[in-house]
Amino acid sequence: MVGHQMKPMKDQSKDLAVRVEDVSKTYGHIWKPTQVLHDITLHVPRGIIYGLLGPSGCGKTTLLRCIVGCLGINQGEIIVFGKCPGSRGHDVPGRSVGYMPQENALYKTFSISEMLYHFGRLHNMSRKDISERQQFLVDFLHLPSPTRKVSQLSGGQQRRVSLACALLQEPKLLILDEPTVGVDPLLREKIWDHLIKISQTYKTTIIITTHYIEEARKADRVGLMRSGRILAEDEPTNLLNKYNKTSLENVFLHLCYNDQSRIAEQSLTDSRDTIVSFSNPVNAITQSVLPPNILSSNIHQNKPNKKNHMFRAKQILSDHCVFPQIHKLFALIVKDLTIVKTNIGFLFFQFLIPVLQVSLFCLCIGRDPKHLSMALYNSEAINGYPTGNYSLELLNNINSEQIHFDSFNDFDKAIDSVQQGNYWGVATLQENFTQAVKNKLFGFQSDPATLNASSIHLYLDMTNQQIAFVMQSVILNGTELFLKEILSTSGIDPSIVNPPVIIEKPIYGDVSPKFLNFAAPGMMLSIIFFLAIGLTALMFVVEKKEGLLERSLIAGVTTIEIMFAHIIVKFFIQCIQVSLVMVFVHFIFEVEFKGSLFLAMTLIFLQGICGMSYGLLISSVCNQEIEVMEIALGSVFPILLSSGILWPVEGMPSAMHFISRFTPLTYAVEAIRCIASRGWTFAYYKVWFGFLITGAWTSGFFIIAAILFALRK
Ligand SMILES: Nc1ncnc2c1ncn2[C@@H]1O[C@H](COP(=O)(O)OP(=O)(O)OP(=O)(O)O)[C@@H](O)[C@H]1O
Repeated sequence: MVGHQMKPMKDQSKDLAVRVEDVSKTYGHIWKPTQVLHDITLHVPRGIIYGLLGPSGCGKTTLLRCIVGCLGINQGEIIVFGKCPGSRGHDVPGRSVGYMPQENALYKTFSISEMLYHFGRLHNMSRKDISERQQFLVDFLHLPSPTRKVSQLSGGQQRRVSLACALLQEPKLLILDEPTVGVDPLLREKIWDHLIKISQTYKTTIIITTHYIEEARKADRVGLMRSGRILAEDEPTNLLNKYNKTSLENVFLHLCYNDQSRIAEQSLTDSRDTIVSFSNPVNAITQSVLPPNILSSNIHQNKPNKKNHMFRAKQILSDHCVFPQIHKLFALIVKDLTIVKTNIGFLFFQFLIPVLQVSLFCLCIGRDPKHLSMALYNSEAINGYPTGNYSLELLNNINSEQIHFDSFNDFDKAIDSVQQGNYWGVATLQENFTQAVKNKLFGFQSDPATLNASSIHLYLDMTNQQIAFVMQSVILNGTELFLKEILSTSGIDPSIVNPPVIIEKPIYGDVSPKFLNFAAPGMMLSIIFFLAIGLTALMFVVEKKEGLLERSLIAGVTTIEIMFAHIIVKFFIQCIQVSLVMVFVHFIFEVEFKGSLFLAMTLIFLQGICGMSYGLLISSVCNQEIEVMEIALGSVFPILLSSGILWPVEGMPSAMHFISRFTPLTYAVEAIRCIASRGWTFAYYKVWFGFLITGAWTSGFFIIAAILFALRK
């Protein structure tokens, strides 16, 4: 391999901007790896233009992303300006590197100026410096007015804005992935002239990939890549002379032919070796079954690579133990606010959605069913009240707003109408109802016939538990009132019909508790929690997909800084959301809050932060919006149902009751209920424990997400 032949002496390596030694990179899982880079070795001296050439899919972008510290490597070593990229205190990733990815990686709703200011602030440039550089770059790259939105630019113009972002801070190392695609030939010429000028004047090191092999003649050095390997690395003229060709295109073709023959020869030798090594079955199976790329990756994985593992572990630690830097936080906050500003409609939507959800919940859930239709077969009325009209008195005591009776003269027809689904049940009263009631109450008769005739008989459709329960309790209440009325008109103390239970003034709550008071506080928590998940996870995944997250990370931002900025911006949005939700639930729908509103709102707010951390965790494992949606939506019902928001956890089977403790909402729901209905404060265990568990879930999600972000590099 060329790189090996050119291994620099120790003193030379100080002059190298980038040193890549025996680097291998594998994508995919450990059980299904795909090796993309094979023992790559390349050396880029300071202040030169290095052209990395090769066909699509040969691994150029992967190599560049490894050099800027955005991707971890499986084997070998990468040194940029004397240090491993990503090591503590190093400016790569950071201000020292300007990276232009293959995709444009621009915020589409931003103007050119907003885009440049964002990167300028990330690199801690002063407003004046950014303005001056903007002026120069707009002229130099023939950009339209800086106030133009990125979304209104052509593809070529967007690429030039992307190049301007990479050039902005005048970095020591410029890494440009196909910067001249779709650029006018004259401008391409001008860009190359500028690159040559900055490499010579400011000793800027430039690594550039391009599809136009011939334009790489202007590079000081080129590396020709194929299938994840470097075929040759030298100055363009040396390569032309060495292979006696007139163009780099032909040199590359020649090297590809040689490489092809070498691979064919290699596989022939391998198959001979397979026959020879039949005496060693393990070796034979390993070499013949596994494809060459996996084989070679396994070989590398078997090599001891302690240094690399140690470095990765250190890198993860150093990345996430760094205190957020103010200028980066500021840049990210301004960026997030600009996104909000450019999409004001969406901001209103964010305020409207929780209000709408909570209002619908309060309107639709927890109220008693009304206007229930029942059939009535009142034999006493049909027969002209032969014994009086107690039946009429009884019916008058049944709440007519809740139950509406339709009279039937035929019992069978009444039953049939229930069977047809027209009524929720039939109430029947016998012909001698009044007399039987009198005999029971005043004659103290308790024979079965008297008891039967003095009762209202109900034949109910019990398929709807809530409606059946309401019908029974309304009729029971009406009957009790009716009896008390008769007794008091006869001078008897009506309390004689009370059951022998006296419910004293409740210690907490009301004599007739409302379901809404039980469910609404938990619902407020869950609405804010789930909204935060969706918005955070989607934002991160969209940024990841469009290359914006990677670009920010290469500009030296850490995931912690991105998350902090997100939380700070969302803090204000969430404060408004929580306040609106509280106004609607407490003041408009009159859900009871006996304790501190501030404490309840703080807990809801913290649940929002917990939702954001969970969203961050989802985005650390997802690459597509659809995956986010599936996980976020898939989490809603399990969390909602198992956390006791809609039904007490005490009603669950014991195994489920145990599992329910492990949702991020369960203890918080318990705590907010204690605040709302019992008026408890932090002095009570259940309240502070709810806050504590919310904090623990938030930190847990956050830490796991940060580790996954780092590991998935
Ligand atoms: N995240 C990934 N997971 C799995 N495979 C990947 C991933 N990214 C790239 N690859 C694969 O790695 C190989 C090298 O891709 P890479 O983007 O580095 O090539 P490239 O030389 O830059 O190509 P192009 O010029 O078309 O961008 C390709 O086969 C690609 O399919």
